[in-house]
Amino acid sequence: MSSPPLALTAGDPSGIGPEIAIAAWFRRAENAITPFYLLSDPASVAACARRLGLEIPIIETTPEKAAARFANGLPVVPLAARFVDVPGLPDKANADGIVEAIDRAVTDTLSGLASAVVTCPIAKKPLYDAGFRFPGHTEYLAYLAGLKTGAEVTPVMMLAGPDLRAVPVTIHIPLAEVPDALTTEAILRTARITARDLKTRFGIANPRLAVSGLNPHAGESGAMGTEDETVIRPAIETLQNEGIEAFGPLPADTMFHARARQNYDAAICMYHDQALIPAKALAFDETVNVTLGLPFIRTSPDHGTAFDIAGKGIARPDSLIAALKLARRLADNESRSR
Ligand SMILES: NC(=O)C1=CN([C@@H]2O[C@H](COP(=O)(O)OP(=O)(O)OC[C@H]3O[C@@H](n4cnc5c(N)ncnc54)[C@H](O)[C@@H]3O)[C@@H](O)[C@H]2O)C=CC1
Ligand SMILES: NCC(=O)COP(=O)(O)O
Repeated sequence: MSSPPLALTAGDPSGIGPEIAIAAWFRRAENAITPFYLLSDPASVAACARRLGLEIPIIETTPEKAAARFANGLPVVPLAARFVDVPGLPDKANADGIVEAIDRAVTDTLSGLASAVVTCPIAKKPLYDAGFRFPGHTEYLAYLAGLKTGAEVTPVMMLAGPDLRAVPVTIHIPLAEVPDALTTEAILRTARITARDLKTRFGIANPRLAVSGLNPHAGESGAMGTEDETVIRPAIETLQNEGIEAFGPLPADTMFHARARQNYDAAICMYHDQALIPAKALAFDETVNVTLGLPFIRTSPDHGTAFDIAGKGIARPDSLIAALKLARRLADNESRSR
């Protein structure tokens, strides 16, 4: 029996989400993309295609029927909300629909109607203006997972590219708050979830984790900061005692070059930009944002809403295509490992 389709959320309709979703559908055969359906306002998807001069059949459907219709058109599962979509101009009036798409993708995936959640990018600020109280998808998906399963869920962000997997321990917080938020326990939680999901979802039997320092030169033996020795090293020792192949703390400036990357399967980094800068610098078009630690698979392109180019027909769908393909692979691996 074939697997259920992937549930793709609308993201911010004023960004490049709709056009990269359409482009991914057009390139489905050459990229061996398995069926997905877009949770959106069908009129807004059709308007996006018209603006770009693209002839695409938009098929309003249900998650149950989406896979069978995928060959003939882009399956769109309609939201209750309607979008106001002016390319490049985010509108907080769209917040309800943006969030509804995420909620429904999670519900569909947890109930088995979809294999995984793939999200198009959201801009955080218009959602905050509308009252959304989560820093981003990552934290909101963990909240939804907790609500729906009753379990405590710690989400872990991983940027997974062809040559680097990078995981920030602290995620969407101001840089000034990083040292206080960085605890031995937080590093342990993140590294344990990463090691587990690398095994069960990525199929890596003995994952090797390179752990970065926080300070220049990993603190230079305490002369340039103490967290590397007092917070990070104890976490690495505990991980090693648990049988996890972790090493560090490594100076962050020398752990991402090509030879260094041969030594590990994932880099555990201390803050958002320490992880995301090397990931996006190495492979902006192919890297995928994956949320580990959830009771379902979630992937996303590594980029944002790109309001500066929305509606111009120049947005590259590569990262979304990589996200759709990785979601399929991770979902298949996970069902095999059960
Ligand atoms: N997964 C998500 O929902 C993410 C959302 N964001 C949000 O996106 C908004 C904009 O963030 P920015 O920092 O400007 O990052 P961005 O990734 O949207 O754009 C950065 C630059 O890359 C270009 N770019 C991005 N994606 C592209 C693509 N597919 N093809 C061609 N060029 C592309 C843009 O035109 C822009 O010049 C923010 O509100 C941020 O919160 C950012 C990252 C991920
Ligand atoms: N910089 C990554 C990003 O903002 C994506 O976050 P999320 O919305 O996937 O949590």
